[in-house]
Amino acid sequence: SSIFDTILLVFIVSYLTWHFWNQRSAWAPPGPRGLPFIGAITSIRKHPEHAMMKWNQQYGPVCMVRFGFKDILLLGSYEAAHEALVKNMDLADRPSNGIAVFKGGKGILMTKFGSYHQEQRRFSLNKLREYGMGRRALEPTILLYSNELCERIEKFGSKPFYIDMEIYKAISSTICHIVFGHNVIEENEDFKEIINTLNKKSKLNVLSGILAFAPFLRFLPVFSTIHAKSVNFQQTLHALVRQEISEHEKTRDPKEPRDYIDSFLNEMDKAKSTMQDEQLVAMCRDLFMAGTDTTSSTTSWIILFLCRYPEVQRKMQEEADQVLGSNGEPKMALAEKMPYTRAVIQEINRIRPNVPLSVPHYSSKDTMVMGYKIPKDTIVLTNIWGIHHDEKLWKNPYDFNPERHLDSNGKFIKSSKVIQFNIGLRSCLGQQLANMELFLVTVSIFRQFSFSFNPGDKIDMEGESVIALRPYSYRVIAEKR
Ligand code: HEM
Repeated sequence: SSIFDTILLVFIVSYLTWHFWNQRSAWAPPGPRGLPFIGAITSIRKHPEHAMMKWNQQYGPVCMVRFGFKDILLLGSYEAAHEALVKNMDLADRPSNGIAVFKGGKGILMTKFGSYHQEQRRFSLNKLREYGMGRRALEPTILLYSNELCERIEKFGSKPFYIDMEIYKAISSTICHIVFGHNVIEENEDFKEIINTLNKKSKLNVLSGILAFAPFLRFLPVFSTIHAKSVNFQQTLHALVRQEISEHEKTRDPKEPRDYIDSFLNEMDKAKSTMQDEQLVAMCRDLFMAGTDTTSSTTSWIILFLCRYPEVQRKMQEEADQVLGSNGEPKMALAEKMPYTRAVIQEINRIRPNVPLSVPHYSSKDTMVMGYKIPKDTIVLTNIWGIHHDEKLWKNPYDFNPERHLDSNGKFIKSSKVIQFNIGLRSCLGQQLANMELFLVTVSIFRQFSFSFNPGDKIDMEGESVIALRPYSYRVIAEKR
């Protein structure tokens, strides 16, 4: 009978655990709970955004998934994202320690929402504008680095080469130019190493992606190693940034700020309370990190898809030839005349959004979204991937079809439903810069070269999902036009 008692006890305990695990209040959003203690985490494989989209399809656009001991809110339709992020201020916060590289509370990307964040955001946006975004003064800098990129591409002749590293260099050089005033990537071996680390594809990447939106998992064995590596990376990057700042302090003229760091130091002279040393280090880190992988990966996606769809590539090149002539330089002012190119870029942003689950948000108080109660301290993910593949918004969403963004007269239709930068108070700070880079780099390289895959190479069109969704390294052959 003692065996019988034990079996009965195990049964009762399991039942009660299961019962309490699955309890939720009447107003809570529906969603999968998964297994006791670990939640639905085992459903996450190579592409978290695919699993999340399925949940949104099954449970609805406002869906609560349990991960470990915590619930994560998934916003799976444009309406849900709009209501939660544009109309509601209570979900503009960030979870603490979400991504270890950004830990410490300073900077902008992962800072708590409030007056501090808004002051930093306003200042950075102004400075980015001053160094180019709004006034187009950045155009020559982007073109400088895309011309260098073209020179490097030309050197490969007709040999196949991995293009992603070349793109990475060109894009990171631009953001470095704005922040540090010069191209630290080429001039400093340690910075070069940082770029190599960031661009490296590794099997642990998927796990580090999971850690980003479920930070509490960092206490588990494998995750704790990844977390520690990430903290180390932060320390290395901070040390390099500090070196740059101290060089600026020695050489600057307050009347002639040369770059973002000089402007920030000027602001510190005015003794503004939030403009402090450590904040400057963290801001440089955030701008560098946020401005590198995102835009490089999107550019790599453009090249990958245009190799797969050569007829789209040809059409885009014809448009560039027509508008620029045989040797004119690309200019933002010409974008209006290049609807097909803009449609291609918008379609890539739709079909391969670079941050498919956005950067996690956090509820700062109890709030409501579409009639559901969202408790304080809930992690919130915007399912950008799901919205971009929503059949209610897009016909055949898995088809690559730039023409869907053109009207019957061939005019470009800017879509408010392509939200690769997310929407609302925390939406991407660098979107104007990113849009300029994508347009100018794309036009520069495709005007000069036709790209194709290396014959016989196996090509993966799905890529890997870290926090960013990026293509695996692939080889191309660039034929000078
Ligand atoms: C194609 C390129 C890019 C994509 C797809 C992208 C996407 C995103 C996304 C999805 C977010 C999170 C928004 C949210 O949480 O609601 C974000 C935030 C941010 N991005 Fe970008 N980004 C890109 C390029 C850049 C560039 C070039 C910069 C550099 C200046 C940058 C700087 C930032 C910053 C500072 C934030 C944090 C904003 C905040 O928390 O207030 N991004 N980006």
